[in-house]
Amino acid sequence: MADVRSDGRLPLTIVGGFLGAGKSSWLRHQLYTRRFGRVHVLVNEAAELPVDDLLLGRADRLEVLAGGCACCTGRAALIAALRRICDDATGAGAGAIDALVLETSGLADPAAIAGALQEDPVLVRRIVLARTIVLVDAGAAMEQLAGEHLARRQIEAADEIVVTKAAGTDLPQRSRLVATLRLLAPGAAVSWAEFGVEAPRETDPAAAPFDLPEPEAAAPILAHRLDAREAGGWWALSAWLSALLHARGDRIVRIKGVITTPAGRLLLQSVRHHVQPPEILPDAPQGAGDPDFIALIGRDIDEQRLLRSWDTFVRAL
Ligand SMILES: Nc1nc2c(ncn2[C@@H]2O[C@H](COP(=O)(O)OP(=O)(O)OP(=O)(O)O)[C@@H](O)[C@H]2O)c(=O)[nH]1
Repeated sequence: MADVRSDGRLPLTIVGGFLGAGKSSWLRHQLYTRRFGRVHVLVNEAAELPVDDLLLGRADRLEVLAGGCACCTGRAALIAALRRICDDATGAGAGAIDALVLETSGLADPAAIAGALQEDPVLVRRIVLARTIVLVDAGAAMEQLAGEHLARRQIEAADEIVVTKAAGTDLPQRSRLVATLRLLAPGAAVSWAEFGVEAPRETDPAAAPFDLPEPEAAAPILAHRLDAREAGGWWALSAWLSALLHARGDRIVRIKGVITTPAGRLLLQSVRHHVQPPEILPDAPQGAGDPDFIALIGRDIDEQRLLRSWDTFVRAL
């Protein structure tokens, strides 16, 4: 990592990767091990209501930029936040942090963010891009790299690639994935991790990369929000979500939500077709309001139909 003391600029690490690749899970472990020292973490989420900040317990400072991707619609908010952090780092908060980490939304192109920082006349003198670390889901990578321009651009921007979720992949699949990653990002270091912990995997260096045809033109991936205060608990909700994924699983890339249950607040998630086991979250800070919601991220989703289906479900409870 670039040294903040070398020229007075704060080192920034960008943590990127496609929706659900494992960015927050990886970063949570790095914060636990204090890899970045005293750090200010910025979390950018495509959905209006953030979830990732709930998962990142150990940052010295943490703030969320929600509802706009930092590489495009949320760019101005990112620049403003970084300028403010820099002002604080040389003012009242001098000496409080050693580094910045930006966890991008899964829809961000890290190179566009790096470009925006370079073009900003203030930030270019106060922040240095230390590394771009890109997370890749081993099971989903082939489909994503074949079908999504964005997934390729994310890899191309990486100085370091961390492959997650390798359980269930075989040697040929892993080897071809690494060959593809090396083709797209020849200079990047590639490693393997499970929930942030290094987990080296065997690969064959002679393997050929995947075919990378020109991805077909596709509708943009958008975030939709459902109010889940009346969702009737985890079991009813998971039945509705399973039915939705069964009917529209090809269009839904990611679901994240927070539901209050008698057992506590539950984080529910799906990545592609897979509904993950729910996770118990820490209690909401006092005054944070009722947090129950679901963020549904996908393409070609008819929002009116989705809301009608949701209403019907909620009214039938
Ligand atoms: N098996 C396995 N599952 C993982 C790993 N990392 C993340 N997951 C699971 O994958 C899902 C998505 O993980 P996140 O860390 O939220 O992924 P993300 O990239 O931050 O997601 P977005 O911010 O929505 O793009 C969760 O259900 C995690 O439990 C990993 O290393 N191994």
